[in-house]
Amino acid sequence: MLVLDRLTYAHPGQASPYAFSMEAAPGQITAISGPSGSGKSTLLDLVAGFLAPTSGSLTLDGRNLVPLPPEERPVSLLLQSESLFEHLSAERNVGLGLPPGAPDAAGRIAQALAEAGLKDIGRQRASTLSGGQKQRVALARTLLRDRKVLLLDEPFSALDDHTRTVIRALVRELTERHGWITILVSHYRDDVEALASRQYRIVGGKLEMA
Ligand SMILES: Nc1ncnc2c1ncn2[C@@H]1O[C@H](COP(=O)(O)OP(=O)(O)OP(=O)(O)O)[C@@H](O)[C@H]1O
Repeated sequence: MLVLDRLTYAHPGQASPYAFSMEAAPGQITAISGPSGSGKSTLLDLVAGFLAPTSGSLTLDGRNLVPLPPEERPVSLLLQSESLFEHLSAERNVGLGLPPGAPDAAGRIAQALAEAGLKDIGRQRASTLSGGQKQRVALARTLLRDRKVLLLDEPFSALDDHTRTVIRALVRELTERHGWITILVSHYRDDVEALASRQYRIVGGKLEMA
């Protein structure tokens, strides 16, 4: 379980701080909604470790994550338009999910590509891939990193309707199969309805069950 308990933060000049409390379970997608500027990205940044809370707690299965820098947190982040290295092949981009010198890198990359539905395009440059394929590459890289928590910030908004449905299904399948704790920030009602087991909304700087 990922548990936030009155995790508190104020941006410079912000009068009333955010105080986030929520729970997110493994194998499930937990959605966060709220109007523009309500603090959704701030919440993800606190979980990822890009912002340090002033008080409150953030634990994963009872382990305190607050002292850990972002690179040591068991957290992956997937954004709207994925930050792939465009000049590298799909498989090299996926391989960035492994530490240098990891055993059986080629086999593990091939397996991750297959699981993300990219078996035949491993050699293709990222710049030649469609938006949906790029999100699959990003998911394959996430698979190799094998971190427990997956943060999704508007991950489907650059995709056409059909691709969006397919990638959504893939995210749900991977979340369930790998027991990821997936947190989804999306403006799209459709995404939330299709995916979320639990929904929260940010109201007045706090999370409410939606
Ligand atoms: N570095 C910063 N310094 C000061 N204020 C900030 C900073 N980052 C964000 N804010 C403010 O904090 C509030 C919440 O921003 P945040 O990006 O978390 O909202 P959001 O819900 O993700 O919005 P959107 O849906 O538009 O992405 C906004 O009012 C924003 O202007």
